[in-house]
Parts: sequence; C-alpha cells; structure tokens
Amino acid sequence: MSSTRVLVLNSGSSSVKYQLLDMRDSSRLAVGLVERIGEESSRLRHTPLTTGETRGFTAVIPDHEAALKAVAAELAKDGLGLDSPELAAIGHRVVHGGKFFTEPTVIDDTVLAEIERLIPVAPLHNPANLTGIRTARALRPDLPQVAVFDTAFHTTMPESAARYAIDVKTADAHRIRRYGFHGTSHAYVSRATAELLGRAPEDVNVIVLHLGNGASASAVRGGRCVDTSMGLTPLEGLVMGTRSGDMDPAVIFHLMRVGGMSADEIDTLLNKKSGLVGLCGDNDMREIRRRIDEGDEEAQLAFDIYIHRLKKYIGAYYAVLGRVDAIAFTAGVGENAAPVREAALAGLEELGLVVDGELNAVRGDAPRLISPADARVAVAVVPTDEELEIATQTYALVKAS
Ligand SMILES: Nc1ncnc2c1ncn2[C@@H]1O[C@H](COP(=O)(O)OP(=O)(O)O)[C@@H](O)[C@H]1O
Ligand SMILES: CC(=O)OP(=O)(O)O
Ligand SMILES: [Mg+2]
Repeated sequence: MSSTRVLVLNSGSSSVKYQLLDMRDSSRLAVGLVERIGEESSRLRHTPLTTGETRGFTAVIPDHEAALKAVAAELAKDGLGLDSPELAAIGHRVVHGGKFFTEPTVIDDTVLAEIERLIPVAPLHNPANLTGIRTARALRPDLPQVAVFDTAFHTTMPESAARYAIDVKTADAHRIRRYGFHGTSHAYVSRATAELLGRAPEDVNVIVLHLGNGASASAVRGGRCVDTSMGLTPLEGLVMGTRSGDMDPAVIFHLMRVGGMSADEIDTLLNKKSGLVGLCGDNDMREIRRRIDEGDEEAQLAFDIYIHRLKKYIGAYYAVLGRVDAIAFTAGVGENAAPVREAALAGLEELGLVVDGELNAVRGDAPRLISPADARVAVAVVPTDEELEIATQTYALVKAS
C-alpha cells in the first residue's frame, strides 16, 4: 500500500492546530486544536471526520512536546496514529525562513539549525515550530518532515520593497530586511481569488488582506508577491490583535530613555499588549463589535484605528499594483467580520471599490464575491486554508523525491 496521508502541524506560540489529510483527494481525516499550552489548564479539541464527533477536554499540557504527544494519542484512538504506514510525511508551518528558504524543504539537521538561528527575529513563533519538528521527528524518525515557510511566498518582493532605508552595511551585517509572513495564506488566497474570477493567476492583480489575530496585507501581481505589510518580524504593518503594527521607531528610544523600559519589556509591550488589546482591552473582533453596539467609545476608537490603518494599506497597494482586479478578505476577522470589510472600503468608490451590503452580510465557507456584478474591482471573501496548502506542498515534495 502506498502512503498517501500527510499530518500538518501549525504550532503557534501557545497553540497547535493540526490536520491529517488523505492526499488522494485532499480530504481531511482528522482536525484539531490544542490551546493555552503552558497555562494552568490547556484545552484539546479533536474531531475525526469519520464520525464528525468532536472530543474536547482540558488537561495540563506544559509545552509543545506534550501537546504533540497528546495529539498523537488522540489520533491513535481513531486508528489514525502516527505509527500508521499510510502516513507519507509530516508538514510543519515554520514562520521565519529568512531569505534563503524559498521553497518547501525536507528538514535535516542543517535546516533545523537555520530555523533555530532565526529565533531572534521570530521569538513568538520559531521556538514553537522547532519543538513541533523535534517531537515529530522523535516519534517518527523514518518519516520525511517538511518545513513550509511563511516567508517563502514573499521572497519575490523587489529590493525596493524589501529593503529598509537604513545604512546598508548595518542592514547587511544583521540581515535586516523585510521578509513578510503569512505567505502560505497569501499564496493560497491569491490563487483561489483568481479561480473565483475564472482567470489564471498570472493574469490577475490581487490585494490580499489576511486579518486574523496576526494580520497582514499583500500586493500580488500575476501570482507573485510584490509587497507585504510585515517586515523583519511579524510586528510591522497592520493593527493586530495584540501587536501595534507600524509606528515611529523613535517610540522605542523614548520608552527606553524616558520610560525606563528595557528592550525585552518593550518587545512584550508591542507584541503582546498593544494592537486592539492595548487600545481597548479586547482582541476579539466579536467582543469589540458587541461593545460598539452598546455604545462603548473605547471599543469604537480601537475599531476606527484598525480600519484607518487597513485603508491606508489598501490605498498603498492599489498604487503599488497600478491596476487591481480583486481585493480578498481572509482569516478569522476577514472571513467573518462584515463591518470590518464594509468600513475598510467605505468611501473608495472612486477607486472602483464597492461592497454590496446584502452580499456582505451573507455567511458561508465558500469563496464568494461581495461586490456588485458590475464593479470595476472584485471584492471577495476567500477562506484561507493554510493546512491544506502546507499538505499539498509537503506531499508534492515527498512524491517528487
Ligand atoms: N464571527 C466572527 N466575527 C468577528 N471576528 C471573528 C469571528 N470569528 C473569529 N473572529 C476573529 O478572528 C480572530 C482569529 O482569527 P484566526 O485567523 O483564527 O487567527 P490566528 O490564526 O492568528 O489564531 C479572533 O481573534 C477574532 O478576532
Ligand atoms: C506570522 C504571524 O503573525 O502568525 P500568526 O498570525 O499565526 O500569529
Ligand atoms: Mg493564523
């Protein structure tokens, strides 16, 4: 029997999302999520698609190694354990791949060392990715483990977009440049948007707005990324759930000199205590909308700042691309929050950007248009599927090798 299954691990700073897929038809056999890893009580939710019945429980899961072992135990209960001969590979989301990983890569010790070396520029993400890889390797040392990098899709950015305007020698010495993240999602969604329009990706210019807890925008010309809002780290760009996004870098010196804060304290402030949570105490857009409906001014201002930044990036990427065929909203906020989509494009009719109120209110899991039929620019909601994209890339690589 040939092996056709791929397990995908998307390890976040305090969570692991996973899917087991059968690549003969890309169908899902099991999906799940471990949350609040390292906290007092963690949560695991596991759904085998054979029964569709979700099993959820809380447990003490101190780290990503324990999380992956718990996932393996759940899979085994459904006869889908990691010891299965049908497993062809394990695909890992790796957030920072630097400049050199432009393709999915079979993981060996050299690749592991490089991912480790990049920890300082992805401190929230790469350590979790590494633990996931090491644990998976220990459980199945015989199996190919493949890294699919968030940065890979953005390596096509021209130097004019990728470089910061700082002293070149300093930048080169420390490999300071804009790498961009969420690339697996931007790649998948830009392609799915072209498909929705019935056109080839090579013929279409798309602005992708990936609005999850982390959020980023990208400008994609003919299937290739030409600009994206995240930079050296996933801190630059849009206002996010807990991250500030763009600001005057002098804020940091000011906080050091006048505020007496250390570099680590400011890092935590900007990555974990800023963005929507810093502005209004909540990072969940559902809760923010609920508060706005009750007349909460703090929540309203947080929302307005979020939208203002988003609108600036839409305008910027419109100019970068020159011609825009479609704007695609994706990830938790982009797929679900109709008021965000409406507000982000409000007043941009002169640019051909119009949202149809009724279409925007429709919910669903399929890619769909929310602009009127005669609109100059298509506006779309395109659910992302990073796990499917990682599985597809992983399977293609192991089949070819
Ligand atoms: N129905 C909804 N309405 C508005 N926002 C939502 C809804 N569902 C999820 N979200 C938002 O999506 C966010 C999570 O997005 P997701 O893409 O899953 O993020 P991540 O992958 O970074 O964890 C939540 O924090 C919340 O703000
Ligand atoms: C890179 C990044 O921001 O990822 P996430 O949205 O999963 O935190
Ligand atoms: Mg995400």
